[in-house]
Amino acid sequence: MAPKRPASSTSSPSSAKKPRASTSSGSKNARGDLGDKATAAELSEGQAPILPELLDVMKEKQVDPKGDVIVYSMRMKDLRLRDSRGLSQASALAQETKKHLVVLFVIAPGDYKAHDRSARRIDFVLLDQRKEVPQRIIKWCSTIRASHLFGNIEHEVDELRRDIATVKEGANANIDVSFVHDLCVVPPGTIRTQQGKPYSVFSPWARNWTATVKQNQSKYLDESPEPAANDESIYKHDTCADLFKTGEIPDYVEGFKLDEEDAKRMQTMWPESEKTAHEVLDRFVAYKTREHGFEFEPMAKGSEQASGPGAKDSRLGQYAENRNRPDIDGTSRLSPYIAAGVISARACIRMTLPFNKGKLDAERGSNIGMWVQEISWRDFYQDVLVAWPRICMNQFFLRRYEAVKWEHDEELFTAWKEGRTGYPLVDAGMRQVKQQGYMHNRVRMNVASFLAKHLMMDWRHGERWFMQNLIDGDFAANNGGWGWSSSCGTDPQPYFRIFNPTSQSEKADPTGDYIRFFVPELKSLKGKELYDPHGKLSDGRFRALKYPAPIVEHTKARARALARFKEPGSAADA
Ligand SMILES: Cc1cc2nc3c(=O)[nH]c(=O)nc-3n(C[C@H](O)[C@H](O)[C@H](O)COP(=O)(O)OP(=O)(O)OC[C@H]3O[C@@H](n4cnc5c(N)ncnc54)[C@H](O)[C@@H]3O)c2cc1C
Repeated sequence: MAPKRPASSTSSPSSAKKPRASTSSGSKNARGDLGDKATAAELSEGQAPILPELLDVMKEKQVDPKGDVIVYSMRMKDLRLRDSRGLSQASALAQETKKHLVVLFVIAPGDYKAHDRSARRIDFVLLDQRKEVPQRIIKWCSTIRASHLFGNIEHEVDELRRDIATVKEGANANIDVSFVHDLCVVPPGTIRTQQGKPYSVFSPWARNWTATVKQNQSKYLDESPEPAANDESIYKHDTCADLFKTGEIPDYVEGFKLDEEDAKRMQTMWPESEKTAHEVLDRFVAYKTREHGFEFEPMAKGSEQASGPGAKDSRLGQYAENRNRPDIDGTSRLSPYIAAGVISARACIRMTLPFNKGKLDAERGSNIGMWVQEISWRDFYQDVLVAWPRICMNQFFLRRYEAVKWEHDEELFTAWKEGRTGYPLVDAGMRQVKQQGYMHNRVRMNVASFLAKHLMMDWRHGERWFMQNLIDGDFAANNGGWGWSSSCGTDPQPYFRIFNPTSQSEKADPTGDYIRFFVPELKSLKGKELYDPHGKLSDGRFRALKYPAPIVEHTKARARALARFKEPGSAADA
């Protein structure tokens, strides 16, 4: 899951008895393998973190800015006006110095391509354009006579390098460039072990994160003031006035146009705007769970008000019980809004404070605490990305599994992508992502595990497919989720725990509504027949469904995965 663990799986055989030290030197366990521990070499390998370099360049820059405009650079991850640290600082300075505030949004198709990892080999032309971004931004800032440029920090390697270059370019042009922490509740790099090292295991990290936020709740959770409006004189300002005449927003970015039907479906399913994001949050907090939640867009009518916000009969009040059930709307469905920064993670956590006398509850024992902890997973994966930038470069976190013998069969991969594997839960999930750009967390874990362990396909193919199809695609969360499910990432599911897609469907979708909705071929089936149609139906009845037979047999696939993961790089071919 990425990391949402059902109560029963929090203590895996290896984690229950002994703590999983993050500094293991690579000693073998009773099975004769390294289990899920990262070795000292895996923890120390790779490039040094780049974020400190950005922070240093900002500290060392020398500028005496003369311009009379402040620019705020809004990124793909912070599309909002409320509660943005960078925008707030930019606005405060504009008010204090009586300058105008202008928001800049750069459309950079090259960046988007690189992000969804569909273009590992970006052609030289695109690369050149990407490299030019800092110069072009600063040139534009000079044209409008900016004194300062603000933005929120993004943690991917290319983005950090871009921002380092922008600070330097800015200094050359006498523009003061500042990027500030905003994306996470606690800035990456803050939560460190007593030895000052990053954590690669979630539980101790989460304890430290909770204590850190509790110690200084106001610093981490308070809302940033909203930006103030410019005064009327901006319409007459010699460099800013023209901005109001030319501001046409394109309908789509070249190379990323959705077909009409898909665009319409996405707009209905996930209405945009900050107001909507806050309403989705309110509904999660103050409304009851609907049955068949998967077929409703988050804002659809049909849910009843709970007895009060955060009450026991609200979705939030039942989160711990319902969060692993894709057949009901037990989770918030806020991920598209959080991933695009339409609402801040801080705001989501802040909303829970009144239900715990104004204090943070991040304990797994309560519904609210469990939800807050899920949000903290997002911080964890950003922290991991900052500490080990190599994961951004297409590398495994657990390097030893790069040597696993992976298969690549285009036909099987296509069956997985199209939801034709013959395993109903996997197929329902893959069809959900095609239709809705979203998939329930438990199902994400299952389809990811199926690709990596049942099909033995390099998980990075699935990671890329997710980024190309998810509306909430976020590099760190997605990479973390794939790392967990494939057993190749930070704090992963131990490789020897392999989901059985049939028993998983029974647990995750006890009503069968989720499968029947997304796999209509099976809509007449109930009980065991629904979860295992090939195994439980007669040949004739199965053929009549026109549903595929399983593309791999579970027991054999499981044995093959165990053999290959146990001795990565060996000729094991069970
Ligand atoms: C293979 C795989 C890929 C994933 N890819 C993404 C992705 O690209 N983008 C993404 O936002 N999440 C991803 N997740 C995490 C998780 O599945 C989604 O965040 C969740 O399903 C969103 O639904 P929700 O908003 O109803 O979640 P809720 O349960 O209501 O959680 C609230 C918020 O907490 C955050 N969150 C919850 N769980 C996680 C997690 N495990 N890791 C990081 N953040 C989390 C999300 O922002 C989410 O919106 C992935 C998980 C897996 C297993």
